[in-house]
Amino acid sequence: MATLELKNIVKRYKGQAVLDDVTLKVADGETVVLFGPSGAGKTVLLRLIAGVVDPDEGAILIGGEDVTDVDAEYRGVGMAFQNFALFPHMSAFDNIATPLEARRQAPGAIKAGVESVAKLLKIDHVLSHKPRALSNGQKQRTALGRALAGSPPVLLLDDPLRNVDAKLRFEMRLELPRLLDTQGATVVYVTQDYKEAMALGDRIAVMSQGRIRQLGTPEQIYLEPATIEIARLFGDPTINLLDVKPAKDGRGVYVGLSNVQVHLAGPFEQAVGRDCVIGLRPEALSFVRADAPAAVPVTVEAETPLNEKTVTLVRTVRGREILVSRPAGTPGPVSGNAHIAVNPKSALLFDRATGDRIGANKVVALKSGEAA
Ligand SMILES: Nc1ncnc2c1ncn2[C@@H]1O[C@H](COP(=O)(O)OP(=O)(O)OP(=O)(O)O)[C@@H](O)[C@H]1O
Repeated sequence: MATLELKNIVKRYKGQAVLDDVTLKVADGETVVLFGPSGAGKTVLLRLIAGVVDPDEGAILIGGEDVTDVDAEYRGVGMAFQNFALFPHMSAFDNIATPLEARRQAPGAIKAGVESVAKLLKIDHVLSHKPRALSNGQKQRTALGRALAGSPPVLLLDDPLRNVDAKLRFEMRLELPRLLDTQGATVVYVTQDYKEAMALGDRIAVMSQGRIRQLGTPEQIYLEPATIEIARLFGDPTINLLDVKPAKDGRGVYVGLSNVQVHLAGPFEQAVGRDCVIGLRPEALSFVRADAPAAVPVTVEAETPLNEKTVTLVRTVRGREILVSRPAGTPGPVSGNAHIAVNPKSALLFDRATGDRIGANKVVALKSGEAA
């Protein structure tokens, strides 16, 4: 087991910074997910930690030791990358066994080690196959198995479920955290799937354009996104975002929805009179009776099931579209006129010009991704 520390990492290609002052501390045994759009710099960061790419500036420490200039094979880092990198002439079994053989383990221990990871990854039936006879998903799981079998102190996983079909992906999302926990490894895991990020990460580092934009637990990122961009990346259906100009009366700060004054609970004083965007998660809205306090009149446009939820598209009096979700099977309006209420504690306000969340706590909105 080992801690991992990245200090002010800069990486440039052709003079262009693809990693721009990235600082991150991963605790011993912790899983940090790097999440963000394509081109954000996630893979380059992983390759830097692995030692296959050198940074232009900054330092990498593993277990407190500076390994910036240490060769990849001496860093104690195991990795599974998107492009599989399996040995083509070797069976899946032999591929997974390579780290165990390198450590000259007894044949019995190698067999037991390979079979236990293979069983978990559901590739135990194809262990005798060469990579060319494996599906992409099986190849990817073989590469993952090889990384896991070596029980390295630091494990780097680059989107290991990308080619895995939806059903297996769902199962693995549930099983992988347990497996990573039992391994005790310090894990950096790259994904573009927010559900995977939330299921697997002790913390999530949200990256874009070479920087860590927010670092926090899945709950912090979901409930207190630092920017509009991050709020949009998490959640299905996505968050409702509406232009508002908050005002204030004796009861506090409010916004107008369908000409109803909806009071918000939050540190929103500085938003008064400013051009803002209100962020309302579909599950923070509910259907209520017309005489409920601050009931917002809407017209129901359409309703659709989504996994375990029912999602309703409604339109405000001024024609703005809003998605409301509720647990599947619970009653709700099907068509016509209805009223919705906003959970005042769940409303998020963003500055429209900068996209930054108003009242954002510095712990979750650190510019360089320094652990708080
Ligand atoms: N060897 C290289 N030479 C030049 N540019 C590179 C090289 N490797 C990566 N880049 C650039 O660095 C940026 C970050 O790429 P990276 O692969 O890390 O993104 P990513 O976040 O992992 O995206 P994805 O999720 O699609 O894999 C991209 O703009 C990419 O074009």
